[in-house]
Amino acid sequence: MRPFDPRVLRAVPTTRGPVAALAGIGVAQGLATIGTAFALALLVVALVRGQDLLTPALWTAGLFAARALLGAAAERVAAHAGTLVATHLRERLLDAWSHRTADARPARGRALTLATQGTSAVEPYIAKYLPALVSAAAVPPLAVACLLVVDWPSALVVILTVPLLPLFAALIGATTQEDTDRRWSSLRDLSGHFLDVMRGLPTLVGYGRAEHQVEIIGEVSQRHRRATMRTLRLAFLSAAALELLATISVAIVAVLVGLRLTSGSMDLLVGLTAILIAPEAYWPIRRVGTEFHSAADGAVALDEILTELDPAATEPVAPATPVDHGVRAADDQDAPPGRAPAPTVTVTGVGYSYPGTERAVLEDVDLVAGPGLTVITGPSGCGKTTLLEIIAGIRRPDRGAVGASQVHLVTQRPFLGAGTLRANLTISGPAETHDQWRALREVGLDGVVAALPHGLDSPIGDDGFGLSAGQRARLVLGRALLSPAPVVLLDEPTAHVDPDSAEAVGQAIERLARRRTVIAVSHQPDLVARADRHLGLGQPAVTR
Ligand SMILES: Nc1ncnc2c1ncn2[C@@H]1O[C@H](COP(=O)(O)OP(=O)(O)OP(=O)(O)O)[C@@H](O)[C@H]1O
Repeated sequence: MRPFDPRVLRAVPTTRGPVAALAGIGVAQGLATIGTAFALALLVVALVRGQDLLTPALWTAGLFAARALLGAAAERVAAHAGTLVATHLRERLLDAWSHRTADARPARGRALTLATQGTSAVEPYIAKYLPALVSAAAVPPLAVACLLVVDWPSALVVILTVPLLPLFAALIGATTQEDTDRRWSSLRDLSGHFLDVMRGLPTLVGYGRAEHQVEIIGEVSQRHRRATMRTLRLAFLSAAALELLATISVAIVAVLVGLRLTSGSMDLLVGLTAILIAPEAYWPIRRVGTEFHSAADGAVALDEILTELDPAATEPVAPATPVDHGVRAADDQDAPPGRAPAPTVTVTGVGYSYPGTERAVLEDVDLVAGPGLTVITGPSGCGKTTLLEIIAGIRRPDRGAVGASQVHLVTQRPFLGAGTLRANLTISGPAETHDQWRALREVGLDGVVAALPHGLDSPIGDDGFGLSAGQRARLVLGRALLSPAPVVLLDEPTAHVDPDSAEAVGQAIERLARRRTVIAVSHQPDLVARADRHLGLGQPAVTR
């Protein structure tokens, strides 16, 4: 782990202001602390010698107040900077992943950990560790410079002993690195596993295997707990070691000052000032050691996040033939009468294997689809979903070329978030209320929604909770109608719906296909019967 990763300032430029402010406050705090040492020494000497107390007392009180104000300002700026960086990194990650093909994205568990705990773990790194680092860089040199002026033998002791602290901290840090990496990877395992279990919970309950998962999650959690305890033990031990070293060093300064005071070779004011300034050379470095452990996770996470955001490291390799996913003007839907509209999707000689696998899922696939309904059929696992994802630009083919206009993909598990029906309908962009009702009418859902007390503003739960499978299928079709994309890809649009709903969904798809290029993957003979074109994967395309 590097003490400071400057990439964060480049990746999140908004951090520069708060970090510069923190550096400024850190230096001001150092100056105020050293000033307090002088003022306190003057106050004590004035008290001992029966001199005027007012001026040194006012200076002491003023400097303490300034330190308190600077401390509060540092806390506020640090908290603001931490939240700012975590939010920006989260946004940048999601933005980067949304512009990448599925093959170039990290595994789901890793993505989840990075975007949630990872970005949150960066907060203490920015809010606590960085300010400590700035103080450690600024205050000890200031303290040593003052000591050199006030009492050079004390300065010599500090100069000889202070380097031991960062040396010890670095040695302990090197041991912690492996533990932190282990802890971070156990957290990633835990998140990924928990996500998989949550997604598969209905199936696990159905097969009576949910209880078994409790044991597995318990075991993974225990692994994470043990790794956390090991890190905590190291953190306490290293804090104690640094504390001991600093205390012994300050004690040496105090003993030397005490000896000179008793022999009368030193003035009380000089001796007191030296004793009060000496600890200021050690505590900022001790604080770095303490904050290092709470920020270690953040530093590992930051490293992974910044590597993930580095375009040079993660840019997917360009395919042999570029894929065109640009929108063509009006998509030939305004072609002059009598002239057949040009195809809006062309797939030529496409081949694809999943990364890390030998088997070609798709080999030499051709498809030409224009406005109307094209249905793709084929046995399970023959690559229908993969082909839709390639047309949608989510995956890049290894061979061949794809030409497709802007597409709207409805996956087998379309996203329906907790919120209103309106919010779910207009997810691809704002739409007038009358257009939303028209879309609902076309998919045969207007009656159901009109009967709800809040109409379009009725709430639904996560994953469309509160709607039947058929209603969910029709709602996502309504959403496709409202999208401006001229090509709509539907993956098993009638799966999990009863025959009546399948009929309604089939009619809605037929209406949609009158104005768009619709490519649907389906096993339903009813939908195949409605198709203008049919592609049996592995068989030649048939045009009716
Ligand atoms: N992420 C992945 N990594 C590796 N192999 C995968 C991945 N996703 C799918 N596959 C494999 O690719 C093949 C094609 O999968 P795909 O989902 O495209 O099939 P499909 O024809 O849509 O199947 P179904 O009709 O059952 O939905 C399958 O053998 C599948 O196991």
